[in-house]
Amino acid sequence: MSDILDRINAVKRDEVAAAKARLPLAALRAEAESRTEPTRGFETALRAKIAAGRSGVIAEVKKASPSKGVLREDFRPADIAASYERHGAACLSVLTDAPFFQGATEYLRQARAACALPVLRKDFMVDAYQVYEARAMGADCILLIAASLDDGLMTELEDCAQGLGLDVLVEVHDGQELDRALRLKTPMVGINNRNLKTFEVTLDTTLGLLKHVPPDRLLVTESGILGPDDVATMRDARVNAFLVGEAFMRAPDPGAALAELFR
Ligand SMILES: O=P(O)(O)OC[C@@H](O)[C@@H](O)c1c[nH]c2ccccc12
Repeated sequence: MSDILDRINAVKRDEVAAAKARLPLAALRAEAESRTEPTRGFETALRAKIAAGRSGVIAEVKKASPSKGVLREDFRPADIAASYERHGAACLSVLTDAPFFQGATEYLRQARAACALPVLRKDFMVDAYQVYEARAMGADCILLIAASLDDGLMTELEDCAQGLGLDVLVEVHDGQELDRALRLKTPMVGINNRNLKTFEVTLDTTLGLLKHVPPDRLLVTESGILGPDDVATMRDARVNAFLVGEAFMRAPDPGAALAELFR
């Protein structure tokens, strides 16, 4: 139990155990599988922006983070989502993790109901139960963090998600994790510029790994995109998909900040 990811995983396993005691897996699964409306295509939406010559921006709805504390006092997920959509976001990412990011499943529901964009459930997935939760709450995509999952679990969670019609974004931070991520079926690979163990951020993480990502994959650069220079650096390296949170959350109007950053 040394690093932060181990601690987070332990908290998440406790959360899942408590949730299962309230609503057993079989019941949740029935609820998830009874959702008849199709998911909104997450990968498709990202690729459509890129095909139109724009950046594919996954705009994040995040009240706080463990490294920075509260990012935004005036936090209304529906307003934020509507603004993101108006200003050209391809997709949303909504933090549902409460203990570390002050997120909530209700925030995801509110954000998704306020727009037509596909929504990623941003949380720390450690159990298939959470994948069924994601579908039941209306998410269109889940995040799998390679650093906190072994190969067997990562594959199980991916199969579960795809079986429910959810897209999968797999997140890596180094070459070894990337090799493991490339053995999954999902084409969406996120390279997190933030080291989740030290919170250190450098865009060199993406720049160093991108040559190892085959061209048929959809590479998403994640975290630490703060200004126009960062966007230019990524575009010069032919990275066209971005996951951005803090820079938008600190702005008075998050959508206007998106339009400005990706002009
Ligand atoms: O706020 P930033 O630096 O723009 O980063 C957004 C996103 O990449 C970050 O929130 C994130 C990336 N991977 C995660 C995993 C869990 C929680 C959060 C994250």
